[in-house]
Amino acid sequence: MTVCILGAGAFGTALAVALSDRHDVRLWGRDGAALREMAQSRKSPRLPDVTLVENITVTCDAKMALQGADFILSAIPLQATHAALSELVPLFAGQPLIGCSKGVDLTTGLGGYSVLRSVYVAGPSGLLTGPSFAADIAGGLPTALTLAAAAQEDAGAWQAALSTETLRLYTSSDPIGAELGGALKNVIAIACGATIGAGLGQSARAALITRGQAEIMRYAVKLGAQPETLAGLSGFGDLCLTCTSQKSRNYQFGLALGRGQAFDKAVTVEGRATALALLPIMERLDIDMPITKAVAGLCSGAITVSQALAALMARPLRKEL
Ligand SMILES: NC(=O)C1=CN([C@@H]2O[C@H](COP(=O)(O)OP(=O)(O)OC[C@H]3O[C@@H](n4cnc5c(N)ncnc54)[C@H](OP(=O)(O)O)[C@@H]3O)[C@@H](O)[C@H]2O)C=CC1
Ligand SMILES: O=C(CO)COP(=O)(O)O
Repeated sequence: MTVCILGAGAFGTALAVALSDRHDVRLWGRDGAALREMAQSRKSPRLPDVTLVENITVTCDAKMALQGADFILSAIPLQATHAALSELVPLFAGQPLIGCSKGVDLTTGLGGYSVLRSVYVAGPSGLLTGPSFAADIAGGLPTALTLAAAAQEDAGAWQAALSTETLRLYTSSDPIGAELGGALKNVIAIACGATIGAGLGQSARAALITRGQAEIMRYAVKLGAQPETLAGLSGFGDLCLTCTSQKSRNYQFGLALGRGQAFDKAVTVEGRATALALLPIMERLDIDMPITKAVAGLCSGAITVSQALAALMARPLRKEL
C-alpha cells in the first residue's frame, strides 16, 4: 500500500520511518528547500539519528504525494491543521484521513479528530494517538498506540494495515475520548514540568498527575467521551509518559517556566495553546479545572508559578472524587 503523511516534522518523519517497513511512504511538507535537502541527504534535522530509506519519498508537491495513496496521516501541529487541510482536502480521493496531532484548536475549540471531521466532511477519518516519542518510534523501539474511529470496522481495517512489528495499534470507537486525552495531558505536563522546575518535588508532581487526570475526565466526559478511554493509552498512558519524561517538549517548557528561564518559541508545545483554548470552554460549560486554569495563567504570563501554587493549595478542602 501507499501511505501519504502530511507534515514532515519529528512525528510525521517518525511515522514515515516506521510505516516504511510495510508500505511505500510519501512524506509531504511545506518548505521546499528543507524538503529537497531531506530528500537528498536522507536525513531529517528533527531526527538526526535516523536514515530515510528508499521507499520514503520526501516532497513538497501535495498532488504527487496524495495521488494513489491508500491512507493519509496528518502530523501537522494542531493550530495549523484546519488551515492546512482546508487547502489539501480538494486533492483527496476519499481515502481514510487519520489525525496524529494533539491539541485543542484556539479558534474552534475542536480537538484533533473533530478538526479533521470539520474539514473532511464527506470522507472517513480517525485518530492515531497515545504514548510515543518520535525518536522512539523512528528508532524501532516498541510502542503501543490507540487508533480511534467512529466505526469499529474502520478502526479494525486501519489497525491491520498500519500496525508494524514495533508499532502495536489498539482500536477504539471513541475518537472524542482519544482526542481529548491526548490534548489535555499536554497541559498537565506543563504543570508537572513547572513543579519540578520550581523545586516543589516529586510528591507534588504525582498529585498533579492524579488531580490532572480527574479534571481531564471531568472535561472529556462532559464532551461525550467514554470514561474508559481516558484510562487507556490515549489518556492515562500518554499522561504518564509526558508528565514524567524530560524528552517531552511540553514538560521541558514547564521546566523552563518553573526555573524562570526562556524557552525557544520555535519548539512545538501543543499544551500552551490548548490551555488557552480550554479556558472559555470550561467556563461556559462550568467544568472545574483548576490545574488547566493555572497553566493558562502561566502561559499567558498572568500569574507566576508561586501564585499558581498558592491558588491551588488555597482551594476549599473536598472529597477526592
Ligand atoms: N514529536 C513527538 O514525539 C510527537 C508528536 N505528536 C504530535 O504531532 C504533531 C506534530 O508534532 P511534531 O512533528 O513533533 O512537531 P515538529 O515541530 O517536529 O514539526 C512540525 C512540522 O509541522 C510543519 N508545519 C507547521 N505548520 C504547517 C502547515 N501549515 N502546513 C504544513 N506543515 C506545517 C512544520 O513545518 P516547518 O518546518 O516548515 O515549520 C514541521 O515540519 C503535534 O500535534 C504533536 O503533538 C504526537 C506524538 C508524538
Ligand atoms: O505526545 C507526545 C508523547 O506521546 C510528545 O510529547 P511532546 O509534544 O510534549 O514532546
